[in-house]
Amino acid sequence: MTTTTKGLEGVVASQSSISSIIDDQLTYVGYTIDDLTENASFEEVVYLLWHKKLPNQAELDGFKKELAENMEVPQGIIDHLKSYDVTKVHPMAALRTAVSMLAVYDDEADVMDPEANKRKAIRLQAKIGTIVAAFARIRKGLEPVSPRKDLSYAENFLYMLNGKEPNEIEVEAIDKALVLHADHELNASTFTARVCVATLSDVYSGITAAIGALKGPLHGGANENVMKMLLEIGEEENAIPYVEKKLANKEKIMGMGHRVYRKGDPRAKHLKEMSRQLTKLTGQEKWYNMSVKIEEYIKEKKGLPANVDFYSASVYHCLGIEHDLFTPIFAVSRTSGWLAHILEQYADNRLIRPRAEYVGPGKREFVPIANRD
Ligand SMILES: CC(=O)SCCNC(=O)CCNC(=O)[C@H](O)C(C)(C)COP(=O)(O)OP(=O)(O)OC[C@H]1O[C@@H](n2cnc3c(N)ncnc32)[C@H](O)[C@@H]1OP(=O)(O)O
Ligand SMILES: O=C([O-])CC(=O)C(=O)O
Repeated sequence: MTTTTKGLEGVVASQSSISSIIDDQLTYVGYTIDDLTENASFEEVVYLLWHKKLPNQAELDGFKKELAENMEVPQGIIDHLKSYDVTKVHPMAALRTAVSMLAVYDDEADVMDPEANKRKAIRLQAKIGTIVAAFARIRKGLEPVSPRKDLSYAENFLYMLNGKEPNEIEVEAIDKALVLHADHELNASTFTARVCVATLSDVYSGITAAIGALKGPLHGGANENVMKMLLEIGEEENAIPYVEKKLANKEKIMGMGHRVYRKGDPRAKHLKEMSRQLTKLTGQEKWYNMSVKIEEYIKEKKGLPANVDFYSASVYHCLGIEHDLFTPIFAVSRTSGWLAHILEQYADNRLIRPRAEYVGPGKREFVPIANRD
């Protein structure tokens, strides 16, 4: 058998025409992340990922209308979220369960034709933000807020989360963050989604599996841990001694390093600038200053760049978002990429089933239980 590559590093496991990372440049269907972040809304980007073209105005209006009409979440799911001991449940666990439950309320859940799968993609993308916002309110003892048909995806999310219309700065920040997190080639959660649906399992199973993979701290879960680290550091002057100690203990610095990027993650600079502006605006410059110190130190000592999770932490913190909602917000955005990959996988499917190199004991004689040590 051929040699194994730990963590599949460098292995090209699939073809895709959704996003690409070449020479540390990220593009969605050919458009650079820089262009899209500066110029496109999240809805335009979702349309791009699913249709492989940017929408014209009529197409965008129609797409936004479809999303807005599908945002309500079945009452049974809201009631289920209300039944938890919310002090013990992480929002990613609640989200994973609620997305799995959506299948139970969808008559087309197991219908495998391409048009039905596109309809499910719309329904899922529309509802995922509503679920995150609903759980955030329920655990505070508040009633969920119904989505509004006249608001954009980012506006609606913040409106449902906070129960009041967001201001322009908040909307712009969340919309950009959603654009930046939407897709990223064959990252761990997207690969998980593709492996799942390549068995011809349903869209809901694929997204549920992907949420599970995103939750881990080596992947999407890093953003919550970055904020935890910044809070532990507390003040700017503690930043370097803190990371020195972590490195001496062979611990990882959350939000730093990447499997693919060597020089830098092209999304990080946008989040860094957003963090600079938002921390200044809210009088919380210390989080930005501390982050810059850590970034520069890790770059110099370990040659590792900041990834997308590093500056998103201080951005969301300045928007007043609870820290354990950072990864669910990542999931809300990445659902668009997962769905694009799921549809691409169905369109030209083959079961994904690699091999393992066996390194266990050689052939052994069976010993009856009475004779075992
Ligand atoms: C959206 C995303 O998923 S972006 C990634 C989010 N995850 C994080 O921020 C968690 C922190 N980062 C990491 O754990 C890693 O850099 C990963 C998981 C992103 C990439 O992992 P891999 O490509 O497998 O790199 P691996 O973990 O093998 O690290 C290679 C070397 O760099 C070191 N290293 C990598 N990341 C870090 C880090 N964040 N802090 C300190 N050292 C690190 C490792 O200790 C290892 O050193 P060694 O060769 O001396 O043993
Ligand atoms: O690509 C990866 O390995 C992780 C990542 O940055 C992402 O999923 O956005």
